[in-house]
Amino acid sequence: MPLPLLIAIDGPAASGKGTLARRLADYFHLAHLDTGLTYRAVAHEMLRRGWPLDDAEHAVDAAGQVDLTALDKHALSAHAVADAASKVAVIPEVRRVLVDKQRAFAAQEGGAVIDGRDIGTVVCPDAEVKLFVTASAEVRAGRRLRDIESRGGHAELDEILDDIRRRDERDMGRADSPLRPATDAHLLDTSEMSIEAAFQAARAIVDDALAKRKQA
Ligand SMILES: Nc1ncnc2c1ncn2[C@@H]1O[C@H](COP(=O)(O)OP(=O)(O)OP(=O)(O)O)[C@@H](O)[C@H]1O
Ligand SMILES: Nc1ccn([C@@H]2O[C@H](COP(=O)(O)O)[C@@H](O)[C@H]2O)c(=O)n1
Repeated sequence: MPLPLLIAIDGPAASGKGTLARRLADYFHLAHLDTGLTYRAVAHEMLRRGWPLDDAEHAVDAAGQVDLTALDKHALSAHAVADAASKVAVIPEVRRVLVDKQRAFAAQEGGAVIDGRDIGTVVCPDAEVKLFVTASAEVRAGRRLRDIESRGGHAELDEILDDIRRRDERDMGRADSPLRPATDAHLLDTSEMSIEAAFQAARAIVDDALAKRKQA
């Protein structure tokens, strides 16, 4: 029987939060939701239809159509979709529709690991464990480049770095639900950490929370 445990993970693009979320979900037998995919799904639909990314009415309609059980990570992985996602994500009405769906996922029996930009601050402010995963923009750009090259693609490091910085600015600077650590989040800077080291550090934080639960 999975533990009824809610873990919120936030952080900037390519910080490794998704990798960590998947590892934790697997280890603690929890469901996992990558909320970035929900914004990407809205952006993908807007691009497909040729609608301007600041068209709030159509964006809200597209958000209403998002089905959490049918998010196709591969189909939503394009660079242009990620950039467009950060533009539709500034529309408050879009956020409201998606946050409702994300909260319904979080409320499932057995608990969940949810990653994104506003999980610990807005979507699940009562999560038992909150992690804020960071790494320097240079390290993140290097990781993203290796990602692309491992799939046979080609990209320029400078362009990826510019893109990451632009997206960071947009995500941290928007008025509604900006990217920032919750006051009770554990900060995890993975710049100098391997994936395994980051996982072990996060696991120790969750184990600690579970031990405190037993003492209470
Ligand atoms: N600690 C780490 N050390 C080295 N590489 C890592 C580490 N964590 C993640 N990675 C790699 O960095 C890349 C980006 O990681 P991941 O997709 O988990 O980031 P993310 O924060 O979820 O990104 P996004 O916001 O774009 O969804 C992946 O190729 C992943 O394997
Ligand atoms: N909770 C979230 C999750 C994502 N976003 C926006 O979507 C963009 C794409 O997210 P990825 O995690 O897939 O890179 C991201 O840049 C954010 O603008 C969000 O606002 N809130």
